[in-house]
Amino acid sequence: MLRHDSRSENQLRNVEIETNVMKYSEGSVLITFGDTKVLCSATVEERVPKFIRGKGTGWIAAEYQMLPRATQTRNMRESTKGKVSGRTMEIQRLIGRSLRAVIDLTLLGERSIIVDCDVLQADGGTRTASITGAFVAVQLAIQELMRKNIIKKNPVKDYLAAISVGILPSGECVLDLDYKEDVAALVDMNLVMTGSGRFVEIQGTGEEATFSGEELNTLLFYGKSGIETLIAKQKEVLLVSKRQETSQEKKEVLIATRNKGKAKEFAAIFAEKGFTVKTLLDYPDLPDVEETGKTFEENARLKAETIAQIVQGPVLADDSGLIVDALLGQPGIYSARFAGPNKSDAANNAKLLHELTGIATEKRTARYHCTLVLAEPNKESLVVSGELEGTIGTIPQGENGFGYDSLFYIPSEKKTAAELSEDQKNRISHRAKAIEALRGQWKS
Ligand SMILES: O=c1nc[nH]c2c1ncn2[C@H]1C[C@H](O)[C@@H](COP(=O)(O)OP(=O)(O)OP(=O)(O)O)O1
Ligand SMILES: [Mg+2]
Repeated sequence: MLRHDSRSENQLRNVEIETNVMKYSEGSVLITFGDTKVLCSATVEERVPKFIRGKGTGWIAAEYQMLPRATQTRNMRESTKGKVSGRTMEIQRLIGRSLRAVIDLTLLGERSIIVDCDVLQADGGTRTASITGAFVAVQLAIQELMRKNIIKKNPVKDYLAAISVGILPSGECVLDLDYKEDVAALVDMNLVMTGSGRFVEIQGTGEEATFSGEELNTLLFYGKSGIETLIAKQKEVLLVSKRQETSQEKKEVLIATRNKGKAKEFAAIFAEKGFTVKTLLDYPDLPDVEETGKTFEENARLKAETIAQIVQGPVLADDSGLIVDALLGQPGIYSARFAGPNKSDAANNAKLLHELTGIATEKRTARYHCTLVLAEPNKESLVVSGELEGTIGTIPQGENGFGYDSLFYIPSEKKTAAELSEDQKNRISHRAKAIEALRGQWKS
């Protein structure tokens, strides 16, 4: 076994970031890396240190401290000793410097954010955990300032996280050393990096040992991948905490779609019911969910349940498509990817016309299908669907709508879906019918 806790060489410890854990701080975070636990609290003060006063720019500083029993034996508090150690001083300056690298101090205005990083339990990597947690605490404090309209523009230029890497006595390069590994390590390195993959600081030392350029590259590579994971985690928790605040204030539904046409229809239909609609287009940090299901329901479930689990709130997803009888139900769940993975309405329509070449009008019957899944964490999902009957035309007609609308002729309206006004389509569409079915079941 390579590592005493059976991690692989490039595996982080279990990382948790709990937000808003303190009542009075503008932003607070409890960050955990295995047995290392750091409490980070960000305070906003309407003043700046003397040396920048009157310049209109802000300041960010950090303090770092270990609780007496953060370690195996009790360490006297530095306040009792009456002296801040060199190590503490160095670490708190590193934290402050790192945060200032990604925050535009002029946009902060003449105010300070002070981050207190208190190590509750130390099992290696406390300074890097402090930086990773402090960044989230500062972001939360800034979100608060923006919500209160105290600052207009977000001063956060990039994400920021830190991690340790090192070389074990076995010669193996590893990511995220715990204390046991750290004391034995031949080489010990702390990396601070941004979301765009740039370095803020590299602290690397051979402990009575040396390391090669090749080993350095491996360490940087492991560190970079660890930091990417940490930043994805930061994005996730920040998004959840932001959504919890906004959804408390407003009636808002999150729809797990990136399709602009759908988004517009949902917004119009839900507006009548007093809801605002947000989609994945509003949250670019949320992942793309692969549609690996074999039915509309499976795909809609995948989209809704994956995103609901991440945002820890209710999420609606739509999986829809065109079912053409002469094509034995195709394109069906593959409607968006009918002409290939690069999703283009024009290419899909061209392919549909091509496949139907020579098929007589009365044999060109089709229907739009929509399955909606409403998912909430730890609840059974609601599943509803709706359909709209039509036939496939031979030339595109109409400018409205999206997808296959200009080829989808609706006999009852004597128009294609693209010739209907937005309102008309939203009254009769498969999507509208599904939403109507949902309404009866959805208590909110
Ligand atoms: O009212 C409609 N009018 C025209 N075309 C429509 C409609 N409703 C679905 N369709 C077509 C478009 C797309 O080719 C496929 C949906 O595929 P589907 O995977 O559900 O959506 P998508 O990938 O575009 O967005 P997302 O998965 O992010 O919701 O069916
Ligand atoms: Mg899709």
